Amino acid sequence: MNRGNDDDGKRAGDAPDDAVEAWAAPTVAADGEVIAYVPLPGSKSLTGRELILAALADGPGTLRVPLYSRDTDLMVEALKLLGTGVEPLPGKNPYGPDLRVTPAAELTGSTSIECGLAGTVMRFVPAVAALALGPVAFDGDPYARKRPMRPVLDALRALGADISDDGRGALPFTVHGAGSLRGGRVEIDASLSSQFVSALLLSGARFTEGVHVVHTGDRLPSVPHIEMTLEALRARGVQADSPAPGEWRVKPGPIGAREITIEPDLSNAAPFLAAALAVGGSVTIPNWPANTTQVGDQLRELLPEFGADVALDGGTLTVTGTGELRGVKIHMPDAGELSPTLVGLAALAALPRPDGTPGEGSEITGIGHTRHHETDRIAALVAEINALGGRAEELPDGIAIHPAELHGGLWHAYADHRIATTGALIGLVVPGIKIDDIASTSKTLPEFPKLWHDMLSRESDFDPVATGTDVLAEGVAGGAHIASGLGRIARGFLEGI
Ligand SMILES: O=C(O)C1=C[C@@H](OP(=O)(O)O)[C@@H](O)[C@H](O)C1
Ligand SMILES: C=C(OP(=O)(O)O)C(=O)O
Repeated sequence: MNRGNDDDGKRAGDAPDDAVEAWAAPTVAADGEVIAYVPLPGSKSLTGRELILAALADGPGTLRVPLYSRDTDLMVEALKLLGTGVEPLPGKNPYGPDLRVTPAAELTGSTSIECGLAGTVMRFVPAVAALALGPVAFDGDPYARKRPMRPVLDALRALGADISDDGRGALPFTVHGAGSLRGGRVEIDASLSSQFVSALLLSGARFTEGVHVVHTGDRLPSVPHIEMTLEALRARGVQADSPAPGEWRVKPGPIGAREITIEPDLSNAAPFLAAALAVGGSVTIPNWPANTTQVGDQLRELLPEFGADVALDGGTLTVTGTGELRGVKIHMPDAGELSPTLVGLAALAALPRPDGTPGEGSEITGIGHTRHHETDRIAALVAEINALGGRAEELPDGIAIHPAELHGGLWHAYADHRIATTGALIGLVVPGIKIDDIASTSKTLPEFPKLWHDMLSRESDFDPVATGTDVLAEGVAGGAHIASGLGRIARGFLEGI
């Protein structure tokens, strides 16, 4: 099996295992628990969309509490290279400044865009480049060249774009922007990624005829992310709808300039909330939106399957667990992004109980498309769990986990932030796990190692009253502002820090 990210089967950027400076995952002792308050930075998916819409808008706009991460930095850089102004605003956000985005009078090409490993950059920006004048070359990390692009490139061609590539239907390619794009009706097979559809919709209002996208495949993953795209467009006054399942329309017209506050990243909440289940105790996340299109909101239904108690009270989400996990049978095509964390919980549910009785098996299915994420997530998770002594099995569209004991060892991240955080989650319970590339979490949450340690730290410097007052004084509703007081109330006996 190919467990790596490079052509030769080695992991991207990998060195021999013994030469890697690995991150020792902290472990909580069997009689310990976690009690923590974890304010999280903004959503990757919302920040990426709002940057694009702000760049295509009819005037300057503002993004409050945007995410700062590798993916969103690459998005900012891409849009700047096309002529967009993106400037930091003064303020006191803990994770980085608000942004003022000034659309280009005319988008300009004759540039090269670096996509890293970001699906949102490689799928969403080519349509923007088609509206620019001049060639725009796209490339990315070695593994990014394996992520599917053909459906979106062919759809853009059908809508009038001139795109040259080497015939593989992947990075690298060049969009020869003509300053405008005809648009109209287009058929696309988006069974490998919802991002193909979002890519066409996000820029669609700026196509001369708008866009009418018809999905032709037999399945469609990550549907809530398409709903997020439609909502973001409608919030800017664009007429965007879904006239039938698998069909979406965006009318041509102006994209309104707005001041948008980015919600915290609810998918990045997953490993933190899961920690309460893994070791017992409770984890609280502030600024949980009452209404959201983020798929991470499904954690409120998914975590109770493993035995969690979940309470959403006045915008604060608390997950409480006992440390004893149930096995699950979950089919989750909408929320593949959450599946690595849930597979990690399933591996913990499969551990023998303290009284020596076997743990419970699990099946997580509907996630075949995650083979096309930052790595083949099904292959990677199965390989890493089995390397620790587990009994995980690849299914055509998911993973089965059978009862087994786990031992410590080196956990490979495959340059995938969510595989890295899954290793950290398992490491809370299984001593001696090291993650080879914890820096891969910078893709969407550069603060992960610090927030993880803070979650487990004994002291508390969180003063909710003072922090809340700061937020109100700044007049900011929601977002990660409240993170100025990192809550760290942990009981129990921490090992490995
Ligand atoms: O549009 C987006 O922001 C995303 C869509 C989903 O992609 P897929 O449809 O490829 O799963 C999701 O998994 C990814 O993390 C972000
Ligand atoms: C699939 C993911 O990322 P991308 O946007 O690169 O597809 C993810 O963050 O889980």
